[in-house]
Order: sequence, then C-alpha cells, then structure tokens
Amino acid sequence: MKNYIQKQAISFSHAFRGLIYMIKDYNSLIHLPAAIIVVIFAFVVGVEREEWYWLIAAIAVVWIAETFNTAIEKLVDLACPKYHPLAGKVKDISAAAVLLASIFAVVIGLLVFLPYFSDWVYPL
Ligand SMILES: Nc1ncnc2c1ncn2[C@@H]1O[C@H](COP(=O)(O)OP(=O)(O)OP(=O)(O)O)[C@@H](O)[C@H]1O
Repeated sequence: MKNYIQKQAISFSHAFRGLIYMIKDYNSLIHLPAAIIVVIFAFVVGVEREEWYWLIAAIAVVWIAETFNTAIEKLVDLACPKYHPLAGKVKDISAAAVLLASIFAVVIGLLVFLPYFSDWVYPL
C-alpha cells in the first residue's frame, strides 16, 4: 500500500512538472492572464453560483486543450523535426482543438457577462 502511494506521489510530481513546462511555454501563457481577468470580472459583477460553474468549466476546457496541444506539438517536433505535410496537419488539427475550446469559452463568457453588462447600460 505504501509503495502504491509512493508511486502515485511520484506520478503526481511528474504531472506537476508537466504543468510547469506548459505554463513556461510562451504560447500557453496568454491563457493565464485571460483566466485571471475573467475571474476578477466575475467577482466584480458578482456572478451567480451556476454561472461560476460555467466560467470555471470554460477556463478548464481551454487549459486542458492547450495542455494537450503543447504536448502534441512537442511530440511532432520530436518525431518529425523536418518539414512534412502530415506533421503540419497534425499540429494544425491540435491547434484547432484550442481554437474550438476558446470559441466555447468566449460564448460562455458572453452568455454569462452580457446580461450584467446590459443592466449597466439600461439600468431601468
Ligand atoms: N514539421 C513540420 N512540417 C510541416 N509543417 C509544420 C511543421 N512544424 C510546424 N508546421 C506548421 O507550422 C505551424 C506552426 O507550427 P509551430 O510548431 O510553430 O506551432 P505554434 O502554433 O507556433 O506553437 P509553438 O510556437 O508553441 O511551437 C503548424 O501549425 C504547422 O502548420
């Protein structure tokens, strides 16, 4: 049992190391300020509990997609350092996952925040 827990702890530390690699990746960095701005904005307007669920889910989906995208990019660079149309296609498809997640996040953001914004524009 102790051995099992030790193994799990080591796997956990590897995953955390991966998370640090991901955060250090220049392209992934854009998602961090975006998530922070959304959270600050949500506090400022005072979103409802259910709206928090959707916002957190949207942020998580973008981060998860970006994490897989970063891993796939690294794998493609390792497997195919030279130009290859298929390598390019794999990277493009992987990037498309981040695009889809980001579109989903923007739609959620609009659905959650627009009603608060319209309350400010039309207070009566
Ligand atoms: N080995 C390759 N063969 C063919 N096309 C490639 C190759 N590597 C990259 N590309 C093309 O260039 C695009 C950008 O690749 P790149 O590796 O620079 O990704 P990125 O999205 O800029 O992310 P990052 O800078 O983090 O690697 C890819 O989406 C793909 O279309």
